[in-house]
Amino acid sequence: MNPILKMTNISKYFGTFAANEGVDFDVMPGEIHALLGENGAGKSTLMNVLYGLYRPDGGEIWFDGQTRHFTSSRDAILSGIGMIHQHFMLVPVHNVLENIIMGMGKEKGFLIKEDQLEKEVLEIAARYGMEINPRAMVAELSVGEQQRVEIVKALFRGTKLLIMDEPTAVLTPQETEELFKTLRRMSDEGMSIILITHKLGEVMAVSNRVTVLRDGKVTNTVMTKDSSEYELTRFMIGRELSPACRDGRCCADKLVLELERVTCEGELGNHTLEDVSLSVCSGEILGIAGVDGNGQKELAEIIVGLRGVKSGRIFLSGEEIAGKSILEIIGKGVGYIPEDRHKRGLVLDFTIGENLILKDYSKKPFTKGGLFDFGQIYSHADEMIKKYSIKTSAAGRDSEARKLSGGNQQKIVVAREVDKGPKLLIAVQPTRGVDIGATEFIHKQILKAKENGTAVLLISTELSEINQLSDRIAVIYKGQIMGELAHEAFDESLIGLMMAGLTYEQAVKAPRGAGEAPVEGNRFADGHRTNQSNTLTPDQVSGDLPENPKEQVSP
Ligand SMILES: Nc1ncnc2c1ncn2[C@@H]1O[C@H](COP(=O)(O)OP(=O)(O)OP(=O)(O)O)[C@@H](O)[C@H]1O
Repeated sequence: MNPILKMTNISKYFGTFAANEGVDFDVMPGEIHALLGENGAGKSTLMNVLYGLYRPDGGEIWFDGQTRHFTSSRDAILSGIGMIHQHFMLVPVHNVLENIIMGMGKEKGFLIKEDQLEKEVLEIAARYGMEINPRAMVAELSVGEQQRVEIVKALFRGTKLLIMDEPTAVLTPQETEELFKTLRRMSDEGMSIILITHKLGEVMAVSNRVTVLRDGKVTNTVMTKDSSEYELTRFMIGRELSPACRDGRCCADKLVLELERVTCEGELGNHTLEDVSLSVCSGEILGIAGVDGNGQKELAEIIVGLRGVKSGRIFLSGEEIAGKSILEIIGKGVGYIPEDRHKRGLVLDFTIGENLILKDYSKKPFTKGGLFDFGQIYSHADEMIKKYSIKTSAAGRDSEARKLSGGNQQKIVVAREVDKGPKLLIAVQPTRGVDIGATEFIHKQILKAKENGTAVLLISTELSEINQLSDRIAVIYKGQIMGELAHEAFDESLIGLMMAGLTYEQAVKAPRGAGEAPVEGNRFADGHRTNQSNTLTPDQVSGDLPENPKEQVSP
């Protein structure tokens, strides 16, 4: 069978920007072909070229047996191409029939009676299983009904290829299901449909083939039945999607931190982190639980650039940062509360005021014309001392950091790292050695940062702290992430098993104490379940764990 549409080597530039470049795209008769891509991938541009709204800068369009050079959408419509935009093109003060026949008088003949046209319209609607009332005013119709009018209008015009731009964006799930039924019937009748969408579920549910665009170019065209949402995502964004996104807990545009299979070496050349993948979204706290010394320090250090990565990639808001210097990374909006506040967080001989500007001392307003502006430094210190309830010694803002209590030292670090509203906050043992009041205060600051949109990576050996603050919890053991669970599924003994080296799948099946049943695999509150059925013997749970914990029990 020959395609009904063949677009070859299409390019479209806006100035020097290539919205489409060398795009090949074809559609078969009776095919529902999904055009998939992230925002700005070039889907609408390609369809606007096809529909005669844009002239291509290069390439050829072949439709229904002929090479075409559409100069307007009217040209495209008369050749049998229809397009339904996200915003319908109906006139609300006219009725359905008037809207459908509008502009087609000449083609249909002026003298045809309205009754006859109404009959024709009703026949078309019935043929594709759509209910419409030709005499209803468009203004009174629901969005789903208006979309049906648009479809019938396209069919009435003799459309052979219908382009639908994000048709479900405005529909309820029930209306979406109805629409899909109609599209399937249209396809059964031999009509071709191009479905522009971002929604993978829809692609899988209704299309025969998918073409994926990325940055104006086609990355792949595949048969839907031979592909998967996972594979299409990779084609669409050029890499694997993080687990948080796969589980629908955040969308790609909220992703702040992503680690992709990161391995790093410790001082002795051993792998202190191995194959670590994780992600944190804006407004979310990912807690990393684990017994001290299992790679937590290294995890924080590779993100802020204090330690190199042996393999894998690290992204901050989509930009790769592995290999960049600490100054560059911090400058991109990363706050860092280090594990050892004396070594990395403070200069103990400096005053509170000086410690509060350690990262910004050379910038305005603290430095002007190469000289410190002490007025600004002092007023900033006074403000922070008040805002973060820092108890100074008698010297006030001029107190040396070493003369303050541990809790107040930590408040200086927290104030400096949180106050500017970082994009990402890495908090390592933020309340270690801190009294109960200061702990509560620091927790509040971390939660406030999250509420303001900061992505927080909280690394702590205190399970209660992890439980109290985190939206998701990942467990680290010997430099590997053993699994991840939602806060709603927090279970201390399950996490305890993972901290001892069991993967999540192993831990949920492990017998845990007399009379305690294994946990069913409810990893995420939204019902995401593990289907692994491996069970550990008591020996395996309490006995020595092998070197590579992930290979402990084969599924
Ligand atoms: N008229 C225009 N002038 C300048 N740039 C444009 C124009 N139309 C589109 N672009 C640019 O071309 C790129 C592709 O846009 P296009 O609308 O085709 O993407 P899309 O895949 O349809 O995105 P979305 O899913 O957000 O609708 C974008 O970067 C967009 O800003």
